[in-house]
Amino acid sequence: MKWTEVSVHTSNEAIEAVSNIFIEAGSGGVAIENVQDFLSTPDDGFGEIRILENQDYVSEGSLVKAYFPETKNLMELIPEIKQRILALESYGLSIGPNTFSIEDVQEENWASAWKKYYHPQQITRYLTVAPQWEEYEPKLDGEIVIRLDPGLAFGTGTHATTRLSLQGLETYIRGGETILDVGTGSGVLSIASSALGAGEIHAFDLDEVAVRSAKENVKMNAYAQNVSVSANDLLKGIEIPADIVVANILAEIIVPLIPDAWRLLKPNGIFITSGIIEAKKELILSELETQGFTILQVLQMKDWFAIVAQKVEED
Ligand SMILES: C[S@@+](CC[C@H](N)C(=O)[O-])C[C@H]1O[C@@H](n2cnc3c(N)ncnc32)[C@H](O)[C@@H]1O
Repeated sequence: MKWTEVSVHTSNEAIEAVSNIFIEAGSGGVAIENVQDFLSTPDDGFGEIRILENQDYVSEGSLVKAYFPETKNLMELIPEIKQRILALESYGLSIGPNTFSIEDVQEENWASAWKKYYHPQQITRYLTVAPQWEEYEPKLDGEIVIRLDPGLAFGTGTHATTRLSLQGLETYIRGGETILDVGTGSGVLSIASSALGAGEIHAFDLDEVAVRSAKENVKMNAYAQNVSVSANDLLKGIEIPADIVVANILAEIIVPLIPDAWRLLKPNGIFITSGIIEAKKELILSELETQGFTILQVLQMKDWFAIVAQKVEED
């Protein structure tokens, strides 16, 4: 099948927002080339942030490459996409050079090129992620292996924002909890929650590609059959009281999620949010506190932050 690749040179802070715009416009998949990540930590930039061939040199920022089936009428979509990217500046995001290029590609060139950089990795003390297609035996006492084939969904487990979420889950899961995973992507956080002993896990994503990927990945991990996956916009309309809500999503999306997380968390429940850049950290902290949350921890990895907050029970 023929696809059209639309590539935009953007700033690193706008990667996720630009990717979301492409996905909402009907892109079948998004890949990111970030030369800085490639040079410093070749194993660390996957998920939506996938490093492909290092052909196009980008001295600053990243190339976000979106793939559209030839059936899409791109000439109508492009002006709208450009307008939405320009509008990101009004949210305080820099959009870098914002230059576009468009070319035709064959599917096999992009859908699997990233796989050669994805190998088993120990992510936390107990959790290791391993691609479904590679043999791997646990090496440490208590090591749990999460088998994944993210396909076109975000979530190989290796991205800093996912690692921070996994650290949070490993710290707060004691066993038997009900967990809501908002923006599940490949399902990695839900599968990890199951592996760590949670009682029941409900995973949600707005994107049908992610819902399908998460369901496949849950099936692939025999211990994770207490994970249910469904399409949903954040926690709208959900009525499941939870011990932990975890969400690794862009800060702009975390803000409207906060009241629903508060509504659904049981007394003393824990809210783990990740995907936060430094410029948005204070905003999220203040929105959480205004809602009534007590901040327990602020975790950092590279340029990313995660916040752990608690719905402390009043005496
Ligand atoms: C950064 S990925 C995180 C994936 C995975 N949880 C991880 O930690 O690696 C964010 C996910 O949130 C989903 N998402 C974005 N907006 C959403 C919304 N309003 N409701 C539900 N999911 C959403 C995206 O489709 C994407 O799969």
